Amino acid sequence: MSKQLVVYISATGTTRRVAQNLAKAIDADLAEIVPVPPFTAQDIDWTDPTSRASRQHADRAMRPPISASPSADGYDEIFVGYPLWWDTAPREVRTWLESHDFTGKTITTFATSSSAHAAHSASNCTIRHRTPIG
Ligand SMILES: Cc1cc2nc3c(=O)[nH]c(=O)nc-3n(C[C@H](O)[C@H](O)[C@H](O)COP(=O)(O)O)c2cc1C
Repeated sequence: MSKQLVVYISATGTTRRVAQNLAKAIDADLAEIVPVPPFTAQDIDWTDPTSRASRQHADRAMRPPISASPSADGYDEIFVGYPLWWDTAPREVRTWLESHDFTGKTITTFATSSSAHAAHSASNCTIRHRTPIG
């Protein structure tokens, strides 16, 4: 039987709830990508061009630190969930994706948002040893 992991990052709890429900529904393990330091309300103010979120969005090369980097070892299928920030994932997701070897694993992304569609949000994430998801 394939072993499944649900990994998520969440600033205000919405993606966390979805990830928890998904993990429960499919009987998967659950792990969180934890930003360092955790996001504050001020950090994620998208109307402020100097906020932490705005600054990381402006810098495509930035790979912000994470305090927990859930291991992908031993899993066949991994679900990766995140809030959409300007139609893409918080850069901490890239920090995590680029820190692990996903050879032979199936990666499925999911996202929560206010209104936007997640279809293209994973296309610019590079996953080691695997064709980027389109
Ligand atoms: C910095 C920032 C940027 C966002 N950009 C978008 C966006 O481009 N499109 C959208 O529909 N929602 C956007 N949202 C709303 C979040 O995607 C939405 O509230 C999400 O469900 C939050 O998930 P969380 O509670 O797990 O952090 C943005 C929120 C933040 C904080």
